[in-house]
Amino acid sequence: MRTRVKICGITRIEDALEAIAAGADALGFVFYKPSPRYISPEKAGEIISQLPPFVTTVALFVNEPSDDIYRILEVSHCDLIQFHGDESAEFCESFNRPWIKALRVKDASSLSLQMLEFKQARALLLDSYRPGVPGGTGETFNWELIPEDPPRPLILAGGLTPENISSAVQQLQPYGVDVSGGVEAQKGIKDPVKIHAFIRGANP
Ligand SMILES: O=C(O)c1ccccc1N[C@@H]1O[C@H](COP(=O)(O)O)[C@@H](O)[C@H]1O
Repeated sequence: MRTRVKICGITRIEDALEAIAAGADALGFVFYKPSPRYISPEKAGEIISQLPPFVTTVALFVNEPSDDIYRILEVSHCDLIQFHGDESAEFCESFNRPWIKALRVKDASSLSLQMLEFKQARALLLDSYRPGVPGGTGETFNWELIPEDPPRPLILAGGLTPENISSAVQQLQPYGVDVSGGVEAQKGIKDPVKIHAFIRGANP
């Protein structure tokens, strides 16, 4: 099966259109103000209104209050939610929208427990753990900690680049992959050459 690709941290229409032209399945918008890739819901909505159909748009939140999540979804019109903080399964399920949950991988036993907690997620996104940083670290984690039989489809993230993506998908065969820093020219600005190389590498 083809590996689905999400390009995260979109802040400009030209980057969104380049990712789609290269074959991206999903685009991520970071609604977490401390991130250098933060985008306002209004600007995300403006970008999303110009996109062709059949591309999934993903709203990324980190411990955002529910009232703000409702408002941001209404303004931006994102299709799917990515919870990237310490949200509970009950909280994630309460928005009546499809959602994925990011799990930051520390060790095998805590990962297995977390996986069982989020059974209603459409997919589980595995990211690197760095204390005090919720995501977008640009660091890989120990892929040997990933269990062979996960309860939900897996999206691999954390430090993926055009250089390591082929070996990652060949080794792990995830449902999907997610990248932010690995396809940037600078924080929040994507590099078209890296985007194309990454997407080619995801389905060698
Ligand atoms: O991109 C960010 O700035 C970000 C901030 C807070 C939480 C998550 C964030 N990004 C997500 O982190 C992973 C890995 O990113 P990278 O490829 O290592 O840069 C990915 O899922 C991003 O969507």
